[in-house]
Amino acid sequence: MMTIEIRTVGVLGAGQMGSGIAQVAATAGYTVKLADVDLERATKATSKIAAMLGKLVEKGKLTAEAAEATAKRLIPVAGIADFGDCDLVIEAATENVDLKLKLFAACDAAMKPDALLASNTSSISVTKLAAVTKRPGKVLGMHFMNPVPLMRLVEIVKAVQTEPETYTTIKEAAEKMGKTVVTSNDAPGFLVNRILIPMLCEAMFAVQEGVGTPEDIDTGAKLGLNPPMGPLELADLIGLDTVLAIANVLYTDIGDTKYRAPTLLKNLVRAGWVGKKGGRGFYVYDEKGQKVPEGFVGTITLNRPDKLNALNAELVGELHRVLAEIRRDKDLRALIVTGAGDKAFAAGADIAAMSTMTGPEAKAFGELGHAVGAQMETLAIPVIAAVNGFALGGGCEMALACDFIHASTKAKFGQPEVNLGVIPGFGGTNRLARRVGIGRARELCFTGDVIGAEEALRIGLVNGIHAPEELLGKVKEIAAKIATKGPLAVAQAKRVLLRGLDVPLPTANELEVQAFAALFGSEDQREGMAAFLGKRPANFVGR
Ligand SMILES: CCCCCCCC/C=C\C/C=C/C(=O)SCCNC(=O)CCNC(=O)[C@H](O)C(C)(C)COP(=O)(O)OP(=O)(O)OC[C@H]1O[C@@H](n2cnc3c(N)ncnc32)[C@H](O)[C@@H]1OP(=O)(O)O
Repeated sequence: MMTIEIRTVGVLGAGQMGSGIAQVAATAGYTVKLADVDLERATKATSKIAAMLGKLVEKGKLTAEAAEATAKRLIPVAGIADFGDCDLVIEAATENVDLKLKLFAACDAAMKPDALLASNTSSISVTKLAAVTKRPGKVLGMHFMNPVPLMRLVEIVKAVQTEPETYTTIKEAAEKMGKTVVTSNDAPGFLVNRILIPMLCEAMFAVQEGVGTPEDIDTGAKLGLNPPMGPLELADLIGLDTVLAIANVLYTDIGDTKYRAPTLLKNLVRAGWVGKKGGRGFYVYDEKGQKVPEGFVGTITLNRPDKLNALNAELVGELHRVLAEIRRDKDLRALIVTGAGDKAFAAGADIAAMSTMTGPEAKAFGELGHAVGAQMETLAIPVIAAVNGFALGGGCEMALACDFIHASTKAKFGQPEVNLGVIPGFGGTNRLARRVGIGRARELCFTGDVIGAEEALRIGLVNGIHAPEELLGKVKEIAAKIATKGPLAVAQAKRVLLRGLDVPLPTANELEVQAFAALFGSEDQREGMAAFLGKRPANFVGR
């Protein structure tokens, strides 16, 4: 029997797997036609692949010429009807048997008679897929691993009907794409998922039965067994809906209860918590897919909106108590301070309360304010001010005691105490000078001028400004990002940056080198560096 020479490859499905397959096929020199539900999605995916190739050029892993030539070989197409001249079509649609059967029949009708048809299915019977086509001998499974450009394996699955020439041609094509091939007969889960899915489910049963936390299970597996990621992290990456679908295939087709899916997995999928792609599974993920340690970001809201969150002794005393509690909380990794309502962060110390104060009372009030500022500055975790409106007088000073400030576009800052015949009493003079420079601090303190967000950004008082409705979300994103870093390292960076401000540079540098050295030998230092070298995200524990 004649074997076809593969020159043009069609890829059906421009999601993560399909895009990865298209990338490796084009890199191997094949002309690739990429299709999805419409041309727009296919075009978007091709641009993404081109961007990915650009990154490889930046990293020196691909020459600019090779990247350009590869990108040129990638052609987005409107749909299956464009696969007429393809020598091989690889279907990489959602893992749904009815959908794949429909797509297989449609591909079969559109393709030339001698072309080969493969499915990237991870669990569905390839024999069943082959049976809906008029070319069953030219069908097989070509199961790539995720992420396709990085993972070396392709599992080739022989359907009962697959002809030997089909197998040989596809094996050669996979090898040309830089992959190592293992061969499986068509049995539930094939080779890889037959082993993997029960292992992932076992980790989930352990969570379900309260044997250990997801973090401990993943850390135990990683450090004890040496895979690059823990089973629950991996399940989140694969997609819990996919894991459940494969577990169900194994259970139904093999009929052994050892393959049943844990109730916990079913419930997470029912809740829509399908893992990384959905933002939540066993872990929580931010928009960039970075793991966000849950419960690690705290928020303090100054809650006296009818008085624009003006700071009276009661509110400042409460702050002092809450910050002392936060200091004892070993789980928190970042803290956000913001104001209730849409008008103010804090419009200053409470003028009504201050109006009758004697000198000693004002001193005690100022000292309480300074104690709160010192608490915020010396917390081991970063404190971020989300300034949503007026931050005047004591309000501006409170924001300055935070590690940095982000503000809404309608925020207003100022030290207007001179209008009241007093001066800032909670660090407004000195912290402001350190933040924006002595000249600007003098002008603000002497004139009592109130400045808008743009000006605050220009002079470096705030790090970023955002639309009012986006402010808190943006600040939470920043806090969540910090929460994924090594907590010991962040704490040392905060300490050194603060202390270094008040000592000569050589002493500051000495502080830095001591802190740098002190981090070596910590679990986090070992984990961070091992994660980099292992090309995986780090999982820091703060020890
Ligand atoms: C961890 C921090 C601890 C800090 C502890 C501080 C101790 C340090 C001691 C001293 C240093 C600090 C000194 C100061 O902060 S002095 C105060 C500086 N601030 C101001 O001067 C601003 C005063 N407010 C205004 O100018 C305006 O309210 C405005 C421009 C901000 C907004 O104007 P508008 O939109 O017209 O709103 P209202 O004026 O109607 O305000 C609504 C409501 O809120 C009351 N209010 C506003 N600010 C204060 C305030 N600072 N103290 C008390 N009450 C305030 C205002 O009176 C209104 O109340 P209502 O009439 O009963 O409705």
